[in-house]
Amino acid sequence: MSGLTITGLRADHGGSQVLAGLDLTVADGALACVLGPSGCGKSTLLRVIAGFHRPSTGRVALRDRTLADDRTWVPAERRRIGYMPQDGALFPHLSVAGNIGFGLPRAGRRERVEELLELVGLPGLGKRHPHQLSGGQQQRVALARALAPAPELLLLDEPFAALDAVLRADLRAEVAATLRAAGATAILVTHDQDEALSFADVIAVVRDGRIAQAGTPDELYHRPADAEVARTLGEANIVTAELDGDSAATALGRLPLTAAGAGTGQVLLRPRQLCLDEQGSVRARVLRSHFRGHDHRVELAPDPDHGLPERLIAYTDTAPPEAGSTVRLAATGATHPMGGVQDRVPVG
Ligand SMILES: Nc1ncnc2c1ncn2[C@@H]1O[C@H](COP(=O)(O)OP(=O)(O)OP(=O)(O)O)[C@@H](O)[C@H]1O
Repeated sequence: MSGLTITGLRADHGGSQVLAGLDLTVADGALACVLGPSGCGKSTLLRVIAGFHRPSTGRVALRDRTLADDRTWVPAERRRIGYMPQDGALFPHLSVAGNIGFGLPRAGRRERVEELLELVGLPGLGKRHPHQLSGGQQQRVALARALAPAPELLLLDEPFAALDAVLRADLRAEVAATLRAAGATAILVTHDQDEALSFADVIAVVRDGRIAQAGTPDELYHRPADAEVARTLGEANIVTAELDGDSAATALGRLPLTAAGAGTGQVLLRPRQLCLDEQGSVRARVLRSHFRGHDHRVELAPDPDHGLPERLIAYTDTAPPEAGSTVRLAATGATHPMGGVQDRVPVG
């Protein structure tokens, strides 16, 4: 069943168009991530869904209810949509329980608050005030408050942006588990690709006010529609290849294709697919590398006669030779043909 359906959505701010005919479907119970560069319209999209910003045209429907179209505008408070802003925005003068129970009917309120404190992993902290909690705990209270009225859809606008990397990863995993336990449909806005890849059932990449591609994290990472989507999800080497049905001949070797292709085209090689190999067909100079704990990120300049990009990125398990050394490179795994290539370097 379709939880949220958006069709032909256009929205503007002060006369300039931000959303330009956007279509998006999020299945009931799914966790979706909206990903895109700063200013592409992610928050505007959430605000339209929440009912805080009126679109110029298009339709927004939640299950079988139309929330907005040319004739309909359901006000925010009647949408049954929860909204969790970046900073959590807790009421400082209310206790944790007061924050979570705010606006709930008196009957059953205390039980519901207890249930939510349990769900977000803060049992027994109902009497504290927000200033007596850590940043991560405050975000969990904000999540409990957003879930309290059992919304049909929960919108999270960069809810982890203010937290440090470790806390962020932990809380992201907890929130995903909490949302699944609550059976909630949720949309998370982020410009953090790791967040999108680890959190989402479905990722929608926004570009020029529309969805450039939507799909599972695996689809978008390994089978992006074009070079720009590929780069939105992580570092990418885009190389020229001769496509021959189910395989591609590249300067780095012949590789199986994830989708059939023919003629001269461009294919995707993620940095983990490049390896330093004495038998490799490409000579390259190490430009620089750095150790990242789990691997080394290596920038390489291949010999110009291979027709490869000026710079390739490889992630290797073993340390590469020092900058300036010459190595040989090979590629492994399957490669994906890039359709309708518009190889723009992402902004921001
Ligand atoms: N209230 C407003 N008035 C005028 N212009 C606005 C307003 N809010 C947003 N904009 C503009 O609309 C565009 C989209 O903004 P939006 O906040 O939706 O982008 P975003 O993708 O969420 O960005 P970020 O990742 O930086 O939060 C931007 O160009 C922004 O300057």
